[in-house]
Amino acid sequence: MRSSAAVEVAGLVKRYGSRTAVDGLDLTVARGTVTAFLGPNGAGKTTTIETCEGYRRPDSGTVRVLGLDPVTQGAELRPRIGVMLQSGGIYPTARVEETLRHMATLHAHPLDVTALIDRLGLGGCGRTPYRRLSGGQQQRLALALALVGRPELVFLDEPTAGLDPQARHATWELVRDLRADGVTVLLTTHYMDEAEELSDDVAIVDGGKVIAQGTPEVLCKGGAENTLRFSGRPGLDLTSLLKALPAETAAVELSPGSYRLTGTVDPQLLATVTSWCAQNGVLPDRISVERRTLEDVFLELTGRGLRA
Ligand SMILES: Nc1ncnc2c1ncn2[C@@H]1O[C@H](COP(=O)(O)OP(=O)(O)OP(=O)(O)O)[C@@H](O)[C@H]1O
Repeated sequence: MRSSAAVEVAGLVKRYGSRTAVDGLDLTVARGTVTAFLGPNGAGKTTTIETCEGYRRPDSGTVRVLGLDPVTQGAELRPRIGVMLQSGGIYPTARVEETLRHMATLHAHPLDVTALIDRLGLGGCGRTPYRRLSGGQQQRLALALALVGRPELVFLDEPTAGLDPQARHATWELVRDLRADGVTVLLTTHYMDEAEELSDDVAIVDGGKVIAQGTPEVLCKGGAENTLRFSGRPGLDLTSLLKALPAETAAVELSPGSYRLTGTVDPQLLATVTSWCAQNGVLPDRISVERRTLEDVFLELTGRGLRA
């Protein structure tokens, strides 16, 4: 039976000597979706991805990629996946176009190499050796190598790290096109806006475990309070305002004339606040509604301390 998931990881454990890098991790990636794998430095993302790619053998747990075991069925799996590593894997003296053409020969139905080079903005450096490329160009070549074989599933490890804004947006476009073509994408990133922008699903990993998974919308909403801020004259009677609002709403004057309400901020609450202001002769010079971002959620779940 064809598994509906592109990646299924259950109870994965991976140790390096006495250090447990992945500690009972569960992850499911649905076919045809873009999933962002987020976590602080050292959380175990790369180790998990490399295990899915067949580069590392699990100490325990199961990993299935496109229904296959990456260790024992690697030969069958490899032509069907694309892999973009964080670094390495490319000969320093090999030229851009020859590297890509060589990779293309390893696949049955590769993409058109010239078109791919143009698409990734590498047209001007087809004959440049890898080691002479800028960091951003090296990243784009690594991405091209992951895609040239028309994979069903691609693993992108920090695909836009160090890219300039133009190259970053071009990469985002490419990821969207992959999804439109039904390709499954599992990417790691430290850019929360990238995860929010691109992904159908987000998995947050910390200490070698997935500690939250869901769509960006659901993760940002989950039990969350929203915030409404407004500025008006100092010393407003917040007790009177709160009487007009749902019971769970909280209000505080952060500094003279600067107010913050937290609770379920919906259109009704906004209307009630503005109508209370009208009744009390208050003209707010600023009123804004803030929702939690993925970065807020990420920091709430993983803390603000630096990782070793
Ligand atoms: N080859 C290795 N030998 C020993 N320890 C390793 C090795 N690779 C990773 N580790 C350790 O395993 C843990 C998980 O590392 P991993 O690279 O999987 O994390 P990551 O989430 O990808 O981090 P980053 O965001 O910094 O890339 C870290 O503590 C790291 O130091």
